[in-house]
Amino acid sequence: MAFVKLTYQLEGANIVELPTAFIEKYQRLLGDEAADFLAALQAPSQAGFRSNPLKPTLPTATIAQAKGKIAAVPTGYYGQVDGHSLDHVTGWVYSQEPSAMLVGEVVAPQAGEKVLDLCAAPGGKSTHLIGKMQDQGLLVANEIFPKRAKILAENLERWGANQAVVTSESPDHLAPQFPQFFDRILVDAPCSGEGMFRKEPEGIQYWHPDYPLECANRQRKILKSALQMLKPGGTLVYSTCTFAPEEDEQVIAWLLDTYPELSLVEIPKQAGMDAGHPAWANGNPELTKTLRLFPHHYQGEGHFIAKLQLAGEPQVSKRVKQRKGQRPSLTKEQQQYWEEFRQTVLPAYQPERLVTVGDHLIAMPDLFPRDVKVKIVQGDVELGIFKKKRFEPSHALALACQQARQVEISFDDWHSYVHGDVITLTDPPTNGWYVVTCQGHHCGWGKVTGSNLKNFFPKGLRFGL
Ligand SMILES: C[S@@+](CC[C@H](N)C(=O)[O-])C[C@H]1O[C@@H](n2cnc3c(N)ncnc32)[C@H](O)[C@@H]1O
Repeated sequence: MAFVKLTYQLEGANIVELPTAFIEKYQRLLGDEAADFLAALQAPSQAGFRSNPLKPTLPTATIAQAKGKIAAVPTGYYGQVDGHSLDHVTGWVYSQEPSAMLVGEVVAPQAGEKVLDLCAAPGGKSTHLIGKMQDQGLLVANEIFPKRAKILAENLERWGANQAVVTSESPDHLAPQFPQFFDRILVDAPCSGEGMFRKEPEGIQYWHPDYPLECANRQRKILKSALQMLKPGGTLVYSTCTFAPEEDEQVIAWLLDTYPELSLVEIPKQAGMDAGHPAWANGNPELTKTLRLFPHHYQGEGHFIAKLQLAGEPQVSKRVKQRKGQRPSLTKEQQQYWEEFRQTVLPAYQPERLVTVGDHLIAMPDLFPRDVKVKIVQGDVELGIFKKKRFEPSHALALACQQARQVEISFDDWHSYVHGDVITLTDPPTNGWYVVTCQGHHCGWGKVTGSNLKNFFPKGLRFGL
């Protein structure tokens, strides 16, 4: 089968070619289907977004622009998100390519469980998981690289998650801290990213015939660590955004051979979804329980997903109650400033556990163990900072609280608000802190002084339209 060169234009007008070895490999693996597969890799990429079930209603403005509903994902839509829209800036939507959304559906976490997203940045799957958990229980979202962990924390902050803790550790450092701890673990592994070629053609430049095997070695190491943290009876979901069998079926075949206590759970297939190919690994027929998404069959970029269960009785997560008489680690003064603020501005808000890191007040989910030594990335769990004789709330708190004292501004005033301007109120309430809302979206904090609404939208997030 002969092909004309498959080329992609990079930013700056550079052209990159799909390597001949890549084309020949998939001609060999896919036979007659290869032409359709390679043609799909030349078609435009598929954009999608998910709505945030933690918000009070649907993001109707973004949904109005959608190109359709994604059948297998209750919160999923085809279409682009405007990064400067009210829905996006306030965390009512998350932009995610459609096949990546299947991963959260396969993990299927339940409210109250302990869940680990081990390779979590920038947070597409983490935001999906905490939404499915209805923000109850514990999600540990871990990312090895600190800079990417910060982006992950910002995305979970925008999502309004209360029960997610962002950590930045390598899997082998994390493992001894959480022995047999989690009900569910997701390993959305770093991979050769062949499924991202048409969306991000820059990745093509890193591909060489041995690259998938190099990635597979790293994936096996990560999985070994992940398994140390899984409870008996717990489930592990492994996913990649690559088509390479070395990183997909072959990694799962290795897992099943190495850990006889693991078994595959069938992933139901809907129209356009393929089963994994046993012949691309060791012939184990169980591999058909895994899921493959190819861009010539399913409207998305491509993914591989496997779900495994560890033998043993499933254990119910225990809620760790604060011991009687145990005090949160706040000084009497800090406790007073926080309580004054909470009772005046958001009396319905009751975080599970309060701790301080320096002057910062952090809300910790009860289920997060007290004695672990891991790097926690502030963001989604930060309530605010103690300043001289007062408490100043964080942006994360405005997005995470459901009910608060609020001041509603117009859409035009929202444009001024995200620009950092002081807003003049025509009918100002009494002086003090308010969550600024626009069309019911929590946008951030404002402090009313007379008829002025002082702007506390974070400087780093400000933009002009
Ligand atoms: C496929 S991406 C994760 C995407 C993310 N789950 C999402 O949905 O937004 C894989 C992540 O693994 C991280 N990573 C790279 N090397 C790693 C390693 N050795 N151990 C753990 N994670 C690693 C990368 O930085 C990257 O953020």
